[in-house]
Amino acid sequence: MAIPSSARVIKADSQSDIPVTGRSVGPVFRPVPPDVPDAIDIRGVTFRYGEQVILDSVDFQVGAREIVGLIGPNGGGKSTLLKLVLGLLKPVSGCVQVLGKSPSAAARHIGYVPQFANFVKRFPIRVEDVVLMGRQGRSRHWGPWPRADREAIEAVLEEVDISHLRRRHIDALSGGQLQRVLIARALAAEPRLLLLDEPTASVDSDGERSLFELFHRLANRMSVVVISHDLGFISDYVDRVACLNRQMVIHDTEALTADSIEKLYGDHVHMIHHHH
Ligand SMILES: Nc1ncnc2c1ncn2[C@@H]1O[C@H](COP(=O)(O)OP(=O)(O)OP(=O)(O)O)[C@@H](O)[C@H]1O
Repeated sequence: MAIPSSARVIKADSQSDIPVTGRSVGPVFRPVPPDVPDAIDIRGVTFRYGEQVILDSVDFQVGAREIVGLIGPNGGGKSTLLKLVLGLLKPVSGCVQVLGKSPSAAARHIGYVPQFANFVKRFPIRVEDVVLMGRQGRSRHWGPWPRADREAIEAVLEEVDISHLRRRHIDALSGGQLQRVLIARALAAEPRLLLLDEPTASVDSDGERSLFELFHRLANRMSVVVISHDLGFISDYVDRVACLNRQMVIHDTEALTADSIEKLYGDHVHMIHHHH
């Protein structure tokens, strides 16, 4: 079923009677001009690897300056969905639009933080040089980075709270610190859409809370999609939770509380096993 792009909150029928008991973080003020297109508009998308159907008629919209949590079991298709948004994969059928354009046309406005495990940490490079790599698509130059780019990353290093690590080699960082460096690299590109693939996988719970607070703040100026296995945190900081297990079900997070999450998904909020 196609979902109109104006529908920001779509409740799964089985979840629509979950009681609303409030969120720990209030809604942020995010005025969006009426003519701004959805950051992501996916309609009727089916994707296969060979014969294996990974996404089956998926509809998914993310509005301008909306923050959406993407959850689901291992192998449910979350990373695949992000790769379709990035234009790295093409659907077998259906349509993917990003910021009102094709994914490839919108690519320079997308910030992507890949799964931490895929990052080669032993590369001999300093934090600030990794973050400067995020400027690559915005700036053409030979030799040393222009002053404008160096200045642009100052604010980002500060925002992500890693200014003090700028000269450190990345192989001397903790997992949580490196995660922040990768987020800073994505932000250095000044994206309008930020995609984060399990950005809190390698951080402790204090670090996780502070990262989700950052994502929540970032949604004041960009759209954010964050993959996580931790429903407990997600529900405090996002507008909606999208659950992907080959098909998509969307929850209104105002209706999700720790209790309702437990009722829906069991005690193991880190391990989500459910079938639509
Ligand atoms: N390049 C590939 N070729 C073939 N199959 C693939 C490829 N990449 C992923 N898959 C399969 O597609 C399915 C979905 O993978 P995907 O990485 O999108 O899941 P996910 O929801 O992100 O999982 P996780 O939570 O474990 O990261 C899995 O069964 C995976 O094995």
